[in-house]
Amino acid sequence: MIATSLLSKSLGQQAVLALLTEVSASPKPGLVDRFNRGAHRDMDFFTFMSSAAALSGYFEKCAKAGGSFHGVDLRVLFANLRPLGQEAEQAMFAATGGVNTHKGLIFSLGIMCAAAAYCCTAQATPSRLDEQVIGETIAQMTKGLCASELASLKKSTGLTVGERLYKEWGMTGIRGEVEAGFPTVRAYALPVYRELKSSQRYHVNDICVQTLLQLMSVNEDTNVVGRHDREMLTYVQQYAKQALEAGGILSDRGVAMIHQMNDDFVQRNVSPGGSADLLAVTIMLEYLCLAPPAI
Ligand SMILES: CC(C)(COP(=O)(O)OP(=O)(O)OC[C@H]1O[C@@H](n2cnc3c(N)ncnc32)[C@H](O[C@H]2O[C@H](COP(=O)(O)OP(=O)(O)OP(=O)(O)O)[C@@H](O)[C@H]2O)[C@@H]1O)[C@@H](O)C(=O)NCCC(=O)NCCS
Ligand SMILES: Nc1ncnc2[nH]cnc12
Repeated sequence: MIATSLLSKSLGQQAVLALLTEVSASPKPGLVDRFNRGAHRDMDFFTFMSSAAALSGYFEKCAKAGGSFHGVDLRVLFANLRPLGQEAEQAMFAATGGVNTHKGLIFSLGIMCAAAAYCCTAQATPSRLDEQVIGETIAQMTKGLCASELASLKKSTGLTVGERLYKEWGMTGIRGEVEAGFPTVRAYALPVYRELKSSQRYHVNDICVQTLLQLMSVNEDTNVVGRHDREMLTYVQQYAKQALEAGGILSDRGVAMIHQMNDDFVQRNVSPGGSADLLAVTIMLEYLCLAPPAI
């Protein structure tokens, strides 16, 4: 069994690589990429570089927390991560001059690093690390999160986007996704990512963009609804489906459509930031399943 400090370092590095790979994948409609800043006025590719660098120590800390957890109730492990997450949010804002680049991923990938480290070192070590084991661990860590943070919400002012959208539409956003063990990633994104990768025909950039389109076609992205409404979410999902039907990044027509979609999203101020986050989660999960640090 691998030493906890080596394991944490390796998981932390992979989490940062997942962040960097996600933002580098291009073209991404409405999102920051190597070509442009999408529907964002306050950040660009280099803002994401600064943010990723500032977060490297945080992911390692989350992995350490997971690897050294010996309790029975995994919700305690999640509770231990929250102050680390708040500290990381401050580090992100300091590095980006107050811009929210990675708030969603501080949450999602922080939890995943802790869960993976826990699975690698827990007494009941599974014989192999797969998306089901990691998903179930995450679900146990965050059990009751939607009830405790959304359903029982009393305040009606000073709400975060996620809280407001739960009140208005019953959307559970990223909290619902983690509490169910990342079903959108496991059921929709991973199969596409894996199929394209195993064919050995496509560059990692194209695999990521195609996986993003798949995510955009199904994800209940509170980032889209937060700026607009549920009709806009349906619009984004349909547009992504059409781009996939045209072949996505794997065909000339699909590529032209992705560029059109970007122009359209910039004009309409649409950013599928939640799907971008889930792409990074997919990249991380695939790494964990393919090349687990040690088990
Ligand atoms: C629990 C928190 C995540 C609280 O979050 P909040 O109540 O704010 O909830 P949401 O808004 O629902 O989600 C937060 C971010 O999660 C991403 N996200 C949204 N929907 C999904 C989804 N369906 N699947 C996956 N991920 C999702 C999304 O992150 C992306 O958007 C961010 C940019 O957002 P923002 O700047 O607000 O939006 P803009 O429109 O760009 O703003 P303007 O330019 O218009 O001003 C970016 O980060 C993307 O990554 C959501 O933003 C959590 O924050 C929390 O509790 N924090 C405390 C510390 C903590 O516990 N950390 C975790 C430790 S494990
Ligand atoms: N590439 C990206 N552009 C905009 N928001 C994001 N949130 C996470 N990744 C993003």
